[in-house]
Amino acid sequence: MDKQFAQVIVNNKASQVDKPFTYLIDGDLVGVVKEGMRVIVPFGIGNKMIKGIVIRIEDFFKEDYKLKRIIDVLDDKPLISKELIELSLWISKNYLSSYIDAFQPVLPPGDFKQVNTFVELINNSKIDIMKINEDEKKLLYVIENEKKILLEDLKKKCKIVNINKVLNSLEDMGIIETTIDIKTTVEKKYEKWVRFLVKDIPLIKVKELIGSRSPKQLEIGEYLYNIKETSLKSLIEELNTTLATIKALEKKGIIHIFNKEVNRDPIKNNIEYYKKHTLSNSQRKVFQRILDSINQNEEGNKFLIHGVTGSGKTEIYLQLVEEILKLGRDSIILVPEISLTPQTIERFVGRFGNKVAVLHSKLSQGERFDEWRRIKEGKVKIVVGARSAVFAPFNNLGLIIIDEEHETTYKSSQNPKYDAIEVAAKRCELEKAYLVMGSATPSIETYYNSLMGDITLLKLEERINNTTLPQVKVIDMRQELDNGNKSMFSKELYEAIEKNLINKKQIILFLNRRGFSTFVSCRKCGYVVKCNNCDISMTYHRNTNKLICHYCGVAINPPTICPVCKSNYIKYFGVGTEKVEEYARKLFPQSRIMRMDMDTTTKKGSYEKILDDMKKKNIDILIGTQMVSKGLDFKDVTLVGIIAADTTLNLPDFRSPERTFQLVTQVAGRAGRGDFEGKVILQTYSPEHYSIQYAKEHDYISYYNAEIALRKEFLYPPFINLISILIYGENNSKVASIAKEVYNIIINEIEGINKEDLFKYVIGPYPAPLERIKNNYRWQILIKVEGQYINSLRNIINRICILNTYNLNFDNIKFSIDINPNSIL
Ligand SMILES: Nc1ncnc2c1ncn2[C@@H]1O[C@H](COP(=O)(O)OP(=O)(O)OP(=O)(O)O)[C@@H](O)[C@H]1O
Ligand SMILES: [Zn+2]
Ligand SMILES: [Zn+2]
Repeated sequence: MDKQFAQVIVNNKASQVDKPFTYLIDGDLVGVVKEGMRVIVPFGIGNKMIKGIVIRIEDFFKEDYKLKRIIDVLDDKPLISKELIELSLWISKNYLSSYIDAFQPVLPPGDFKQVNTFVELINNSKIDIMKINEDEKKLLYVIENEKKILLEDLKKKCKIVNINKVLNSLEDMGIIETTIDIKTTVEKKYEKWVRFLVKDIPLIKVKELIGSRSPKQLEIGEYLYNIKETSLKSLIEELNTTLATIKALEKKGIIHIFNKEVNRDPIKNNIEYYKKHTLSNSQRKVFQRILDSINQNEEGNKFLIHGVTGSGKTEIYLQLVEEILKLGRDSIILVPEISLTPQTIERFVGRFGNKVAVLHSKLSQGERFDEWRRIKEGKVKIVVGARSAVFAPFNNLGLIIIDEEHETTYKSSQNPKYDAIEVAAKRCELEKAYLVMGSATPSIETYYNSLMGDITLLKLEERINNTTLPQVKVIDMRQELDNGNKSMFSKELYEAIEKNLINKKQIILFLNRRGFSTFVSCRKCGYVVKCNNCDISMTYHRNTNKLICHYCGVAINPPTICPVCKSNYIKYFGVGTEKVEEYARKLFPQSRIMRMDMDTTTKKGSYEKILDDMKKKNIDILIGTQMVSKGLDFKDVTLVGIIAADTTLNLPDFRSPERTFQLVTQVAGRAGRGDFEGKVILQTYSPEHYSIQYAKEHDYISYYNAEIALRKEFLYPPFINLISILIYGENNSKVASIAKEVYNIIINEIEGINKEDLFKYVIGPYPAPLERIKNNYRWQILIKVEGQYINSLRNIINRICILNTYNLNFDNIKFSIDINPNSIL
């Protein structure tokens, strides 16, 4: 073949260029340019040279005489696998995101323009002068001088016609190696290593060189003779020797101390082995069912483990990963970001050691890249990470596990606005891998799908060792007020805390709101202090003495005089975790109290420190937000207090009962995980609400039945797909009029809905519940669409909002399109 055609996504953010462009591949590049490689192409009227990524290669193209040609290729091997290209294309179609956004998660961390390919000489002893040709000699000459050289520079220096073929053959001979690296501001990390220097002589000769009077040196010499090189630190530790002895040996010219670049390994290497548990009977049943499916090659199968809190789901995950490893395949374990605790990491790293990479948001770009490269190069077989770890660049994926499947953080609220659960299912389908999800409180959608038969439902109904689920006592706070108790702790909670403190047991107090007071208002005229950018009341934080907007982060000094009526009756209302902490300290001055929320865990390591103190029983009462609600496994926690279950219940969002049920069940699940029975005290102003009543009884099924009936009646997922179109900008009337125009086009074009039902399916446009955020006015249109019409609706929205086929005036107007969003606020 003398030419081919490549579809290239160019790295240019303007929306008019958001499509793949076709380029001609000819000359030497035929057969060399492959899907997933970066190329240099001329672009635009001025034919500026820019980088792009090849997503497809075809042998035919109708009008090839018009095409521009690919100038050069930057990689030696594809950066992105075919499956991940497919996955990204699916994301761009499914979530209506631009191509560039859709490819972002599968590209190497950092800007893909910064990634460089290097060619390095690794073993010149393999050069056989008789076997290599002129071009290879020419190339080796350059590399020998440079040791490690940028592929682009190498090309300029050698000017060999078919340089890629030459590189391939030298790499096959084991003489050179190509690697990728990023330009980064992060310092490279070096470690002192020791290498055996003398080549091709028998051990006896080495011993002669060292001399029999230095037995320690002999020992080191023999050791290094066998393993060739090791780090200085481990050599000193292994052989119980000193730097002086090693230096002495270096003087004799037998070994050599050098600086070796090491991966910035974010996992601490002092993690203890995490012992394998023998599965309990119910664990075994679940495990065996999935294993059977794997053994019978029922590829692409999906499972949901519905297991009560503390039922030992993690041990099942670990043993499944082990089975997949035996098959030589890779595993991804997704956990919510806040569950990426040392406890979770210790279990996976403690069992599988350096085969595991951990991906979390606190990694620096350099660390992230190192992990990406270790995965890509096959040095890692297991990835544990938050949402975006679903894109880990494995080449032989066998299993994806999604723990706490119901967590909202699996849905991205930034572009591309993907749902990691759907992406995982799609990826498993593409790579013939298995999907295992687990939760004590499965999301309504996933549970529904499992009842419909799309997902195999497996149950774990008991806790490990048959410890019982904690008893939940619901306290009606209105009653409490009637009885004259105005404090934030009910009598029952106060007494229970006291009793647990006497018994030297640990206590967790949960409130889903941080800060001290949740709003500040004037008692005389009713004025409430709101954020100037967001129209949302500001939260008082006592430790900084500031009012902070939780949406945009603006902080101001609290007023002492009402800006409206000039009175000084300024009062602080509402309770946040900071206030709970202060109050608890007042009531229980002898006890050791710690608060864990976003405000107390910003410093690196502070989070780990709190959990460690909790483990060592240096904390009696742990107060916190969502952070204390999941994943934690402390055996001595016997009391959990939920200060106000109403904080999630009263949000104007159809998912708020579901969130409440999940949160209450998860927090309650932290109690009584050891040998002692646990108790939960749940305070609320709506004790009769079904989500609270069923959470009290640990009755997921009844809760599900109640919820699914409501979803069906009021047309919510899983019965329809909910599409939110948010239109925003600084000029409110302009935003409103564009919203109206968009709405009109949609109701004209939408299919499958009777005219008289339209109002039920296309809702709006109306100002969003959070009307103004960061100085932008927000209008919303909500569309409910049944499965079979979703593609046609995607096309309509794409034409209106992205391609602007209807020529609307979008100056200073932005859109956010979210398919099945987490929240409609
Ligand atoms: N077969 C077993 N034998 C003994 N102990 C076990 C076994 N399996 C798990 N465990 C232990 O039981 C405890 C609970 O397990 P795990 O944390 O995995 O539960 P979980 O189902 O993930 O709970 P949650 O949903 O509340 O996070 C852990 O301390 C774990 O080490
Ligand atoms: Zn006032
Ligand atoms: Zn704000």
